[in-house]
Parts: sequence; structure tokens; C-alpha cells
Amino acid sequence: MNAPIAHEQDCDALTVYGRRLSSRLFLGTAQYPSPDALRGAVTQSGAQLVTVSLRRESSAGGSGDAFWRLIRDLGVDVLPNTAGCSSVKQAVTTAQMAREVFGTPWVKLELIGDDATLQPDVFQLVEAARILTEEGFEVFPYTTDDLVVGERLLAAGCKVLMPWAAPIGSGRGLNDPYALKLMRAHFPDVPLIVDAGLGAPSHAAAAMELGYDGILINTAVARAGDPVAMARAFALAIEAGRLALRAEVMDSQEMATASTPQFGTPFSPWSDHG
Ligand SMILES: CC(=O)[C@@H](O)[C@H](O)COP(=O)(O)O
Repeated sequence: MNAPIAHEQDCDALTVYGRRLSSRLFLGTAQYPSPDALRGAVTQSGAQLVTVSLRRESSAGGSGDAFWRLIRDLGVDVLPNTAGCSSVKQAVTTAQMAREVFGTPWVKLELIGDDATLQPDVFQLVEAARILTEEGFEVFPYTTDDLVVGERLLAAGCKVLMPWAAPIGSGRGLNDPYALKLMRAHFPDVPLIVDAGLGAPSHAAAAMELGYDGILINTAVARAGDPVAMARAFALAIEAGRLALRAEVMDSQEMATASTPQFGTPFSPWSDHG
């Protein structure tokens, strides 16, 4: 492990709902080929937080208990999610059950409005977020990249937004970098986590370079040929993207500028080196 990068990370932790997180990678726990692959992926990702679906795993006939034991033994924090919910009532009930089971007020609120794209139903999302916040939950809403919906979610009490990059499980990467950029500029002080649709570590690095605070991934790791190695690759990409943001990426320009210094001028004329 590269010590300087770890040091950078320590100084640059993400704080959400008043809690400091050691990693900016949130990992999903579904679809892994084996328990060992899931265990290895979580370890190699460095994730402090994993998201689990109470509805899906509890109904996963037989393997349920072993799954929950594995998660508990990983020693990471759990962000329960409401995957599979398509109504306010289902989502609120699922969140209440998850709070009982995991003893956490945190919930990743997913409320699906369209089966083909798994696009969130943003109208019900705002309503469910308001109800859950009033009940003392700390809500992580899976949303679109719509600024007005983002405003409504904040007004409903959310302190973090999780816009999609592309449909869940599609692996398409940043479908609309412009919208994500706008969202970052519009909400400079709100933690923004890209959630869903990333397929490759380079997508995660690009989102971090746009200034996003973290990444939630599942399918791209779980469905990789080697999920354990891919988890590590995403972790490194997220670190690289974050470091690049802080190092300030150069502005691009239309025309060439010679990069080889002229004789007698080793430093660029616009640098501060004297
Ligand atoms: C596990 C989870 O929360 C997903 O619903 C999430 O949105 C991740 O999406 P990908 O599987 O596309 O990474």
C-alpha cells in the first residue's frame, strides 16, 4: 500500500451526517459469485460502509442467515437499503424494519419508478424521505441528477444526495457528465455520492475528478471476472480521482503548447518557482 496516498486520505475523510468515514467507496453486497468473493471484495475495497437489501436478502431462501453472519463478521458498518421498493409505504416499512435489525438510523432510500431503467420515482422519493426524516432516520436518497429534485430532498431533511450516473447494473458510466457537473456546482456544500451505473474504475475516477465526494458501486465489482481485484481497482481509482481533484487538473485548450522547456528556461514562465 502506498503510504503517501493513505496519508492524503486520512486528511481528507468524508463526513456524512456528522460521521467521519475512512473510505469514499460504498460497496453493494449483492450478486457476488461466492461468499469468499464478497468477503475479499469488501476487504480489498477498503470500504467502511456496505449496503445491504433487507427485502432481497431476507427472502433469499435458505442462504439468508449465512449472508447476515458473513456481513457481521466483516466488521464494517451497514447501510441498509430499500431496494425492491416501489411505493412510499413499502419503503417506509422496510426502513423501519432495517432500523430494528441493524440498530442504525441510516437508510439508503431506493424507490423505483420504472422497471426497465430502475429510475427512481422522485415524487414518492421526496415524500418517503420527508416521512423517514421526521421519524429520525438519516436518509441517503438514490435520486436522478435533477437539481430541483435535489432541492426538494434537502428540504425534506436529507443531508446527502446520491444521484445516479446511469441505470443500476448497466455499467454505462457517467451518462450525463454535464448534469453531474451542474449538480456539483449547484450543491457545493452537500455531500454528493454517485450511486449506480458505473462499469469501470475509470468511471469512478472521472466522477471524483468532477468533485463528487464518494461512489457507491455493486454490479461492476460483483460481476467482474475477479471481483476481489476489481474492488481494489475501484478503490485506487477513487483515491486517484480525489487526489487529482485536490491537485487541480489543468485546463484543456484547443491548440498545442510545447511541453519541452526551451533552453535556459527549465520552469514554465507562469510558475512561482522564480
Ligand atoms: C446495491 C445498490 O444499492 C444498488 O442499487 C446501487 O444503486 C448500485 O448500482 P450498481 O449495481 O449499478 O453499481
